[in-house]
Amino acid sequence: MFKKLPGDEAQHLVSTTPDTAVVFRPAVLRTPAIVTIIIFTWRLLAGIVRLLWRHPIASAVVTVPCALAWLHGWQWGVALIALVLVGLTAWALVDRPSFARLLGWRLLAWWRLIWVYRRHWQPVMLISGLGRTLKGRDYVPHLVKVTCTSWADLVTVKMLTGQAVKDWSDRIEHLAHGFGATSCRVTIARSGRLLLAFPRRDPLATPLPALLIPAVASVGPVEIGKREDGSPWRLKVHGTHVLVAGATGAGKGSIIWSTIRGLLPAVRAGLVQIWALDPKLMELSFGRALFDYYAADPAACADLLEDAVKVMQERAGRFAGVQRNHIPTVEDPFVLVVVDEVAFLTAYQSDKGLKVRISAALATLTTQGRAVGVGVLAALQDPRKDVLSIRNLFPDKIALRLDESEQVDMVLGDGARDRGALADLISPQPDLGAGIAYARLETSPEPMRARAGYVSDADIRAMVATFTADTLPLPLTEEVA
Ligand SMILES: Nc1ncnc2c1ncn2[C@@H]1O[C@H](COP(=O)(O)OP(=O)(O)OP(=O)(O)O)[C@@H](O)[C@H]1O
Repeated sequence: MFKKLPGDEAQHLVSTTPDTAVVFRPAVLRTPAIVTIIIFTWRLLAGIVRLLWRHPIASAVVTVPCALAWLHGWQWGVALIALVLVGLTAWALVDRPSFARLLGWRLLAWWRLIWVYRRHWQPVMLISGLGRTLKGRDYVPHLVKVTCTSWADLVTVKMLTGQAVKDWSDRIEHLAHGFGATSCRVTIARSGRLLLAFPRRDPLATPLPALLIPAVASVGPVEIGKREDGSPWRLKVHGTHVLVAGATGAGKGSIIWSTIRGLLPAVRAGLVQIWALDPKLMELSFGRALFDYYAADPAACADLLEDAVKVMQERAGRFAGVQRNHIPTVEDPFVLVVVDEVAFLTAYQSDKGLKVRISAALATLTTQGRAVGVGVLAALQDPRKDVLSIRNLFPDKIALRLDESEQVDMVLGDGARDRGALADLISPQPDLGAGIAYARLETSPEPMRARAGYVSDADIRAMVATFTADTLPLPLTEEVA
């Protein structure tokens, strides 16, 4: 401040070329020392007040032991710290969930904010291209806050003015590796703000056994597995159509069988009928006795689908002008048409006549069936458009492990992979990756990661034995598992 600024040297510059740019000397204002002292004191006080206001607990943690040590001797300060540490350890040992909820995750979030995100923020933003250096000044997006859950860090970010969500979703790999995570998912928090999820560990890394058959007959949503955040994965089947795509061995069977398993009490109560199409003659034949209608060869599959269309049209005629939504009853149960490997019936079908009949029936069911209680749950391996031209007619889509990154958007819709649905990176090892899926539901554009429970052959056998032993419908509240 009291030093002569380098700008003063401008007066000594001598130029011999006539077109030299004009050199301006910045004006130097000599500030009285008292003004500088007042400004610095004001900034210090404002900083202390802001610190106390924003971080009262952290401030107390430092100031209280220091004050105690100052007033009564250092032994008192150390004793207080030891007492608090012992108390916190006891709390964590006795009631871990409440400790984690109220303190543990906050402490971890604070540590991760300082050690991981703030420390690497500027380089990661600039190198990934999300920040800019203009005229020697760095403009980087604002790191608003970090919160921790049991499996991920959730980082709230204020985008730079003029940035788009796509700028961020195009750089999820830079962000993930820059902050030491395996992946990053981008969601919109509100206008101009994003929520970035960086998983710290994979809560879906261990296979999930088949879930208990529900005690109560319900048409759904059916609990079929676990979501990444630990909450149950409930799949809606009534009032929608679901497409499940996955490479061979990705675990399509676990989604189909978990859904059937969850619906069994409702099947026994007469509220649901399952019509199964099994062109591969492998997956569904095992539990044939559970289905109201079963077809395997293509001609029988075409008949089944056309019968489902007839049910749909008959109901549409009856419901017209009376009710707009279907309520499952014993007279008008929800009909779930389950198709394993739908491409066998469409793209790979050599009989042109059958192919046309099947495609027409599937298109009719998926466009008009849901309002009258006919739903389709279809699985397929190859999601290319020419393999299943009607894939956009399924409101809800699930992508298990896929072979190529382009297939992710084919199944889940445009931009799903950029938002973090990395279905092509799911492990091909069955114990690590089978049954793991990204689901994109009609109600939410954000892909959700989850793992379906694995329904083994023994489980299917037990389901068949239990549900075929007694043909009487179960009362709605009877315990069956
Ligand atoms: N949810 C799951 N959790 C753990 N392992 C699973 C799960 N689902 C399937 N697996 C394992 O992966 C193997 C293949 O599963 P599945 O047959 O269901 O795959 P798929 O996608 O139907 O394959 P395909 O198209 O060849 O029939 C199973 O034998 C099992 O070992």
